[in-house]
Amino acid sequence: MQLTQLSISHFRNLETIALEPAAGINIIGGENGSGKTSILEAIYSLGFGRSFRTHQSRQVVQDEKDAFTLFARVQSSSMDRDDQLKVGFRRQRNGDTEIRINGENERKFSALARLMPVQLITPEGVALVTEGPKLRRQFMDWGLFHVEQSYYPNWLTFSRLLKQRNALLKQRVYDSQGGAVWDKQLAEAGEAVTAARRNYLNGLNSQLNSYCQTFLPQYEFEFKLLQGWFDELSLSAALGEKLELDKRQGFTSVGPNKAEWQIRADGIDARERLSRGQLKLLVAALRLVQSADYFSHRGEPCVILVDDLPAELDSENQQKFCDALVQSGSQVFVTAIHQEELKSRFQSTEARLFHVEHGTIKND
Ligand SMILES: Nc1ncnc2c1ncn2[C@@H]1O[C@H](COP(=O)(O)OP(=O)(O)OP(=O)(O)O)[C@@H](O)[C@H]1O
Repeated sequence: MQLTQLSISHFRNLETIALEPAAGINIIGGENGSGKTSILEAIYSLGFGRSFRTHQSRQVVQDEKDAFTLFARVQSSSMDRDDQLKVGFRRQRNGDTEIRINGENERKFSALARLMPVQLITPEGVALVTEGPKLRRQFMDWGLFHVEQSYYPNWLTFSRLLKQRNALLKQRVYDSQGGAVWDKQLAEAGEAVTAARRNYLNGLNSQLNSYCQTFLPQYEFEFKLLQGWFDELSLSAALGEKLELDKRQGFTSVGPNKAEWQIRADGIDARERLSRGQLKLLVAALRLVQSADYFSHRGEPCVILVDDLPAELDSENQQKFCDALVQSGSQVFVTAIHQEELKSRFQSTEARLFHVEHGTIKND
């Protein structure tokens, strides 16, 4: 998937900009506060329906404006050259959103997300490994949403039944409202979600080591799913075993909702073992591995967004990372204060430069 045209209006400090990105590397340069990251944030929002910096729409809508608008033309390898999808959405300060795909209104964001597989690599992205399990669940769910057709319906069923169960537990009416009747379906959907997650991580495991051979050759990595309940039990049995506890606590304490994964470097939790710069390389490798997996399933690459590439990476690793971006075959958007310096790292590839000044853009 590739963006051939992008228009952004009233998004952060970006008044109205339009750009025609290259199919390969796009370097977005400019001073601090010029609006570079805001461009990445806009592209990310097309793929995720939200910003990666805030959950509050009013922070993203430009000051003194009512709404922002994002629009893109998208080319997919399965389409003719002249045949492009037109996608976009408009969001008001209060969060009200109108989604458009090829001139038609669309109700669900998932329809747009499916057309816009976007990966983000930022210095803060290291939280994927260092922070709580939610981000790691989202990592698996993103990958499966895009590569495994049956996953999303199972995930939706599980999430809906879990919400319902938690409401019954919280209101202390689990028994009187027949909560147990729904547990069977909850367990079935939860087992399906978990089987898909295990399969997915197993598939990524070998690719992870081959990527890490480039970035962190000194370690052997292992990716492990912690499914969210005791491995020896079925989910149904685990729910039964914890039912009294769940009733007392007022929420469900076991299941895929508690799942996460761990990365071990030479048998030790990577968080304990790797330096900050190495963790950053690991997370970049994870994003590239996920992109490569998407490519192998879908026959075309994701869009990759990279904010502040040089931060904390030494010169050799910056070069390795740039080479890996080129090899990914993806359309890449990378921000830099010194864009000529970064351009020299993509020597063998033609990189398109965009220069941002006070929320406006010009092609160099
Ligand atoms: N809702 C808003 N309306 C108008 N301006 C905003 C809004 N939100 C943020 N800004 C401003 O937008 C500017 C652009 O921020 P952005 O993070 O995109 O800059 P950047 O070029 O990536 O900078 P840096 O190199 O420092 O990371 C900032 O000066 C910020 O104060």
